[in-house]
Amino acid sequence: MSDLLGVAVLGAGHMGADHIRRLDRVVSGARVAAVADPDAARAKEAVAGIEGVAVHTEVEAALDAPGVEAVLIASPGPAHQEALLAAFARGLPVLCEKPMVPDSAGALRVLEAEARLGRRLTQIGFMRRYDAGYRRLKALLDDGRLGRPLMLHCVHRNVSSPPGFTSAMLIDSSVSHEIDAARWLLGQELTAVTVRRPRPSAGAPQGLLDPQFVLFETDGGALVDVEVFVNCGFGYQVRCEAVCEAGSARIGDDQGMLVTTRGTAGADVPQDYLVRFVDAYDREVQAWVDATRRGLVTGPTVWDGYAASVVAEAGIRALESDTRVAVELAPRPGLYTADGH
Ligand SMILES: NC(=O)c1ccc[n+]([C@@H]2O[C@H](COP(=O)([O-])OP(=O)(O)OC[C@H]3O[C@@H](n4cnc5c(N)ncnc54)[C@H](O)[C@@H]3O)[C@@H](O)[C@H]2O)c1
Ligand SMILES: O[C@H]1[C@H](O)[C@@H](O)[C@H](O)[C@@H](O)[C@H]1O
Repeated sequence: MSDLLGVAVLGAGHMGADHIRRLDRVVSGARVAAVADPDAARAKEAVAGIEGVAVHTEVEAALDAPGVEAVLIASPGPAHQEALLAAFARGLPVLCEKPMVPDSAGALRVLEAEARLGRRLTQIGFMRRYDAGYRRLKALLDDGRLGRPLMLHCVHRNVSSPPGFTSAMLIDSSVSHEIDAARWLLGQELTAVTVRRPRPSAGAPQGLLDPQFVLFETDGGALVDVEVFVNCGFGYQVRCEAVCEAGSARIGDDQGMLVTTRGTAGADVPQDYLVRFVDAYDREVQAWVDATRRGLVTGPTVWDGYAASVVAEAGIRALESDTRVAVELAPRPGLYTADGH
């Protein structure tokens, strides 16, 4: 391996361009070696000022570009399956943005493909596991001081949804974060989903069922509720409160600096995830680079990505049928039993 890990970034949109900046200027030990995006102008803009980057419109050409030793997938969810399988075929380590693969059949194909390789190559981009608040909550729940967790109350609000965002994507794109966070925080699998919703907000695009209230049951007897509201208009807010037998703990209320002037007191509210989770993304990508350079794979696994896809798909069926839908996971391959949670 060369001094700096050569990374091919697939997709140079909002997230891809931010990861390109991060690889170039924030994390140590890596460099952007190639970029693939069917929108060549967007890719060129994302790498402007960075030397030695091969820009391609085809994924395979970027993966085969000189100096590419690892892949960061930041294309839209439906393109991830093909990209993951192409990376596996080349034995390249991967950081794949969430959702790993939105549909469960495709997610199972990826799970089976990596299990067939017999070694893990992939970290899934569930960056909340790298957020300071979530890590403190996880440590507190794990040390047992608060007793058995009974409920998680979660809030996930975006200022506005991007064009083309569907009612199903509130679950498989947005709530996928809470699905992973709940599995990780509790160390439990989610077993059933119910979705209720109020009359859609007047601020939501025509036809979008926004907000939604999603309720998960777990195999440890806990309940997890998520208010997801992706066109709230007023701020990017992500909160999680754990209610346990001997206490509760809540994260996501940090206000930063409180400014009082002329009879009012207030603080800035982040307007998007790139601001709210900047430290988490930085730590996530640094952890991936560090592990990859040592020949290791750490963090959320393909099993976690697969489980999130199955749970989200059950949630979409629950939304569409207005019924409680059970989650059916395939058997967990041995490759993922050691440190899946
Ligand atoms: N972790 C997070 O908090 C977070 C935040 C935002 C987005 N995401 C995820 O990142 C991914 C990208 O989202 P985004 O908001 O950047 O989308 P985007 O639409 O802004 O950008 C996607 C880019 O991928 C390109 N593209 C399309 N098909 C491609 C293909 N087959 N190969 C390579 N590039 C292709 C598009 O031209 C576009 O430039 C999604 O999986 C999304 O869920 C994660
Ligand atoms: O793709 C984005 C991203 O995952 C954000 O973290 C989330 O807040 C949005 O709701 C989702 O659409």
